[in-house]
Amino acid sequence: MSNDSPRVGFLGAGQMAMAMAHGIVTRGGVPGSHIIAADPFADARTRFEQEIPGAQATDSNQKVIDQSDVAFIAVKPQMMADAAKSLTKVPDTCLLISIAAGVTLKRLVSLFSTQRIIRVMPNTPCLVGLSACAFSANEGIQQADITRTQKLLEATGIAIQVPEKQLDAVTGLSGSGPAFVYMLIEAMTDAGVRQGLPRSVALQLTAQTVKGAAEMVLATGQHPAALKDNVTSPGGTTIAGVHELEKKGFRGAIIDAITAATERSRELGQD
Ligand SMILES: NC(=O)C1=CN([C@@H]2O[C@H](COP(=O)(O)OP(=O)(O)OC[C@H]3O[C@@H](n4cnc5c(N)ncnc54)[C@H](O)[C@@H]3O)[C@@H](O)[C@H]2O)C=CC1
Ligand SMILES: O=C(O)[C@@H]1CCC=N1
Repeated sequence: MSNDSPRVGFLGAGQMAMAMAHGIVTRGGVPGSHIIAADPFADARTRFEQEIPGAQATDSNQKVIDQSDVAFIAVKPQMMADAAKSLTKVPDTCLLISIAAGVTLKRLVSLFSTQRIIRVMPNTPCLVGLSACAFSANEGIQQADITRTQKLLEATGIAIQVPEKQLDAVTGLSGSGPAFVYMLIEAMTDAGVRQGLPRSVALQLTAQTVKGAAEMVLATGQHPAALKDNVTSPGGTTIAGVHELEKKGFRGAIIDAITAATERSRELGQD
């Protein structure tokens, strides 16, 4: 690991900060000693230091900003104004990256009084190196900052640059999406148990099926409908299940869920 790697800070040492720091250390070539996080809660600080060996945790947001080349803002959207107020000044040497749902670049610039800001929407699979991140850069930001952000995010999974107006939809789709997939996994597992499978067997088969199906989409580039058709034999088992899902409005329910999550992200941006 190189000592030239950036010093990476986190305002908020909660679930997402820990998951991203874990990826950045284990896959991004940043040593634990280059990571610092601030949190008002002692328990959160202790957990962060335990999970990220070599990292430092403090109760001072300003210390994090002063010591970091890049600082992730990883507080809840409702705590954003408090976090900003706790800072005297964001030095020009620090690139800020917000991961908060809904909080716009315009609001971030006004709260933190710096133009050097990037807004990201990650998701929790960053803990296992499989996050789906999208990000938007503030106007006028240097290409070097975009490249550095992309590299740090890619240590946690994939990272796609999008226009900011698309970030609420990203939040509804891939930010919240893992929760919807976990619900599907839970329901499929319950169905297996209902049909007599031991729960551990049903859960392993379900999770591997979801992982395998996702990998088929990514690896083959085939349309999901074509992949579905390949599973669906004439007069067979799959079409019987597909018919039930269509009758119960499966696709409509998923579209409504992601629409509601997107709209909530837009609302959070107006607080
Ligand atoms: N949980 C998820 O799946 C995702 C969350 N996000 C975003 O990530 C952000 C963090 O979410 P989580 O990690 O789930 O929340 P969390 O509640 O686990 O972590 C937030 C941490 O911020 C600390 N905090 C509160 N006020 C603070 C302040 N003034 N200064 C410094 N730290 C402060 C809290 O003590 C807490 O430890 C949110 O803005 C959320 O919208 C983004 C993508 C996915
Ligand atoms: O539920 C939330 O507000 C956060 C943002 C995306 C996923 N979790």
